[in-house]
Amino acid sequence: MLNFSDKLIEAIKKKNSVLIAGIDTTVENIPDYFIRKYYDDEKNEIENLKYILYEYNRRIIDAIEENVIGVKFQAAFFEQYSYYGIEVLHKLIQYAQNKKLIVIFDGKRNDISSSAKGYSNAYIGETTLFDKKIKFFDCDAMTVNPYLGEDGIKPFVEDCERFKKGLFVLVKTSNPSSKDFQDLIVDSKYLFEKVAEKVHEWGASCKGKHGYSDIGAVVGATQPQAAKMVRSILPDSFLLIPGIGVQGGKIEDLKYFLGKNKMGIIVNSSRDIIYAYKNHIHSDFEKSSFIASKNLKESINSVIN
Ligand SMILES: O=c1ccn([C@@H]2O[C@H](COP(=O)(O)O)[C@@H](O)[C@H]2O)c(=O)[nH]1
Repeated sequence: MLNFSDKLIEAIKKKNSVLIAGIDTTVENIPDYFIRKYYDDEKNEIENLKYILYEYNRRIIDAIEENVIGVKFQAAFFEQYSYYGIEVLHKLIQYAQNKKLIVIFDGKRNDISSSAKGYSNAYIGETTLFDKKIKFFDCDAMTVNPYLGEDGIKPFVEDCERFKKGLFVLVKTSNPSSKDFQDLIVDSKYLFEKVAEKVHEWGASCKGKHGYSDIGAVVGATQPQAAKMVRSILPDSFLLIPGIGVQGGKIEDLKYFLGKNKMGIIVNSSRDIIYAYKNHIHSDFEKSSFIASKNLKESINSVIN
């Protein structure tokens, strides 16, 4: 079985893309014509939610699959619909896996080690159920929050080693308030640099054949200066980069995020892809998302290749 970092590198080479589509759909942003077509008055709201949320995202995945290496599912957008949303998430994860797309669960999880282990079991590891071990979500990678420190991260790292999975630790996030804590000075360094140093340490034991670690970092596209600093600490970790487009991150700045051999980045775009129809690219939402993802892939490639 391939390490996560090798799986990423092979997918990037095969598709000539570093693009990840963020599946962050809310029902109120699904085009009216789609809702009108599929809303069934004979069924209740929950049944309609489950069908429409699944079907819209499934079609987006079909439309964009040739332009992206994977999909990132943001937990919040499914959890807001309670367990009905989680059921849709589970089905969509399986759908993306069947298409051989890389699946990232973006839940930014963490807790004390016993609870962190539960999260890890669910999304990248396995859960013991009576005399069986079950891989419930079996994603390729997940995002974690480092705030609880090393013992809260270790259960995830151990599962990455055991199951060849990947982790993206929040290092410097894309939002304006990321400076509130991440830019605090600790021992003459930014706190985010200290976190990056830890990511380097945690990732040393899980490297793939290309020399990249399976333990990566989230660095927002809005943070090119921080990216340069993170890169000097983490030359051979993958960076998951959200924040291009709507949040103001610039594609031209992605060159500052590149690692060894001009590799080591994956770039997420959510709203610009899933709601591309709003930009009137095409009257059909699937074609709009296809065109938006193709354009994004090509613009990113023109900067990083
Ligand atoms: O620093 C971070 C970490 C995670 N995110 C997530 O990425 C997407 C971005 O969505 P866009 O619509 O492309 O802005 C979203 O799921 C965030 O929760 C982030 O933006 N920044």
